Amino acid sequence: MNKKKVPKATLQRYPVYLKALRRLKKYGHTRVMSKELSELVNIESTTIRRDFSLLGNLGKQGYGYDIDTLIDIFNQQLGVDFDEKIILVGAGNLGRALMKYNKWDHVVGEIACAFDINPDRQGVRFNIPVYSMDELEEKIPEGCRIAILTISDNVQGTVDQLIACGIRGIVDFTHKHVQVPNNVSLKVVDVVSSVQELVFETNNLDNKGE
Ligand SMILES: NC(=O)c1ccc[n+]([C@@H]2O[C@H](COP(=O)([O-])OP(=O)(O)OC[C@H]3O[C@@H](n4cnc5c(N)ncnc54)[C@H](O)[C@@H]3O)[C@@H](O)[C@H]2O)c1
Repeated sequence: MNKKKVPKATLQRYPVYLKALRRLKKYGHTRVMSKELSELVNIESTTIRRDFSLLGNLGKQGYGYDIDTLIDIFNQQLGVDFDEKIILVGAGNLGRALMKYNKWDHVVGEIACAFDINPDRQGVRFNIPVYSMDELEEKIPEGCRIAILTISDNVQGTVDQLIACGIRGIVDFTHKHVQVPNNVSLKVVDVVSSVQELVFETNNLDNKGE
């Protein structure tokens, strides 16, 4: 299906619909009425029906909407792949907190498996298999592009290893400076710098109030 021209306000509701639909699918639902969806997303059912009617004749009286069909359409409309198979490297304190959270499946994908050098950290944690780093090449999911890095040692060596296994995007929590080639993206997440920035910003706000 081609992308349709839809109003901006409608477009902004698509991710909200998609998230709810994916959740419904996950819990075994195959169809949904606009009224049920309305309760889930807190949007009027008349608005939902109008939004959906822009995408074609999708609903059936008394049956509602087919969830798989809607998910396909919204995925196409948004042009995003919500099924990323993400890997996590370093199943320590931070890594395990992220594995426990793992709610990305309604939005971008999910942590499919993790890796750690420490045998004590391997096994299944929060329903996610944690493998040894020696198994990286063998266990990395097919087509996996994104890795979350929560390790404490040999960061550059591990990044190089991940890239050699096809990783193209890294969310880096380690506080180390690492080099990546041009065809790999690195997003650094650093709570400490964020706090520092906030301290600076709040100081400025305080000064403005004087
Ligand atoms: N970005 C932030 O805001 C932020 C906040 C806290 C911690 N950190 C950083 O996150 C990292 C993890 O912190 P933590 O508290 O979870 O540490 P942790 O020691 O609890 O966990 C690190 C885990 O990584 C494993 N590991 C170490 N080197 C590895 C490698 N080369 N390959 C595979 N596994 C490896 C260890 O066995 C361990 O299980 C550290 O680098 C820490 O400095 C960042």
